[in-house]
Amino acid sequence: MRVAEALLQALRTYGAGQIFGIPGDFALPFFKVIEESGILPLHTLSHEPAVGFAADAAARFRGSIGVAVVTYGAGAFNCVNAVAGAFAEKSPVVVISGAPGRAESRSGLLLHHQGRTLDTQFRVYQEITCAQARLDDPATAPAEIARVLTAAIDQSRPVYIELPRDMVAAACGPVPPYAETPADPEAVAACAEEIMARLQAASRPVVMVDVEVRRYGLEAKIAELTRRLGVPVVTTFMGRGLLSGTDTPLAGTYLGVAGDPAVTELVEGSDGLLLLGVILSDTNFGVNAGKLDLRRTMQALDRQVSMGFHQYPGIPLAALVDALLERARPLGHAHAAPPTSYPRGLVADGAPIAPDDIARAVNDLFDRYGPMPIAADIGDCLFTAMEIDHTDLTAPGYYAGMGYGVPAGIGAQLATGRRTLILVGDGAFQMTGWELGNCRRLGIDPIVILFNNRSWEMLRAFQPESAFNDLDDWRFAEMAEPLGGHGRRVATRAELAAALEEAARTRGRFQLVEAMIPRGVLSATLARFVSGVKRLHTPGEA
Ligand SMILES: Cc1ncc(Cc2csc(CCOP(=O)(O)OP(=O)(O)O)c2C)c(N)n1
Ligand SMILES: [Mg+2]
Repeated sequence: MRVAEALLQALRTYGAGQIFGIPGDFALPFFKVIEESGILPLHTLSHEPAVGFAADAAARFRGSIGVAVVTYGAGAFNCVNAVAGAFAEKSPVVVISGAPGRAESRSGLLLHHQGRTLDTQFRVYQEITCAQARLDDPATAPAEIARVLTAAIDQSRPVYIELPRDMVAAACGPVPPYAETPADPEAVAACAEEIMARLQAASRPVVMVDVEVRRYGLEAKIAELTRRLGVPVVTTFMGRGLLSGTDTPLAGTYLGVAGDPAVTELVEGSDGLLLLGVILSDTNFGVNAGKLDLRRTMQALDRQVSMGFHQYPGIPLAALVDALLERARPLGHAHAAPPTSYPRGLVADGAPIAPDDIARAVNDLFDRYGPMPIAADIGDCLFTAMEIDHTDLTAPGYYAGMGYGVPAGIGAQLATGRRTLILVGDGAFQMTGWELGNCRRLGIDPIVILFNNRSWEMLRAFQPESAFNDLDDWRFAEMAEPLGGHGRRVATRAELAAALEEAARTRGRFQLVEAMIPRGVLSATLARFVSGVKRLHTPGEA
């Protein structure tokens, strides 16, 4: 077997479903094997940030590794921001970069695409991945591939593999299969016993879930666990969309002062808060009203559990959840909060469109056609999504990098086969929206709602005096046809409802609904978030 085939076979057996990529001369031999072997389907896009975002979304929606293959230097450095976001949000993207072969590396010449030294790229990726390998020896390549792919799965973080172009056809053995890193059963049992004791002693226990729950495929088990315990469940901002496929009565999403007061009170009033797979980020907790003492919570993240002032290392979340399920009994005094209901029944009249009208229109659409998976960019479109019914959602809720939405929606539909709804602002669309031009060739037809307020509105909300937040009106809908899709520009709620209905009924081409929103008009959630941040971060105000 050649190194390239061994790598591709391993990617598939370790869980990858497809490859996203853009070739270059250092990667052409590997792309040739990808295409001719057919071991994994190859989807090329137009700019490497999108390759990274699409692989990230595929990983999140499939609950497994996503794969981005790029050329050395110009391609791999283009992908850095997407991989940094995947590292921050614990998305297991496998980045594979072509690289110079041994002879050319020793030519004494500076090679094209070489940033500084031939090791610069490897060192950059060491900062934003949890494991790395350079496959420059066929004898060690299988073990190195197994080591790195195992790290991606166990740590749910991106990894980096550098494949010199003269190694693609080198003969090597098969890659060893995935072997789970064992946990100490006694440590897991002791940890679960202590958590159960704390939950039983609490008068108001609550469970909060976030990204690791999806990354390790634990949603169904956690739904069962919380049902057995009879405790209310909330998601974090980043964890929005989790458990949507289960019948767990979610109490809602915790957004501190920016969210539903009943959910905020439930969380901040809890004396037994269990955080499962929760990233302690400012976007998840930055706007808490100051009553939440994270030191008093029980936190299971990154294969360790922290409670009070002590920790249990080496506790995989999956093992902990199984141990808790074995011990779960109804807690009795816990009170389950009523599930949140979301706004519906858009008044389809001549009024201008506000972001919350879009949430209402989407909820109405889901009632008629069933829920769709959502890929959202950062911007008010993501805050608006907090008012959309629970459904599978991927968004850069913590890393907050723009440009994610459209490529992620493309990756999501290719990874799941389900038509995806993409929510994106005009600023973010200017960055990567053009990837829609690949939909026809890729055979997908997402529905895109473009929040066009001709503005970097989130920035204006914090700094209204700055004119640089004004953007021009690019008339995006008119560009849809040449890109292979269908576009409609809408300015009233009636036009919005009609355009979404037409988009839902039209298959085979992407549908771009350009919703014109007056500058300065925010979703209620973003407005609360901005006022909350301002209040909490203004000296003397908190
Ligand atoms: C890659 C990157 N560069 C800059 C920024 C900083 C930023 C955060 S929000 C924002 C404005 C987004 O404008 P858009 O029109 O998309 O959405 P909306 O606010 O609803 O009008 C910017 C520029 C981030 N987060 N990522
Ligand atoms: Mg905007």
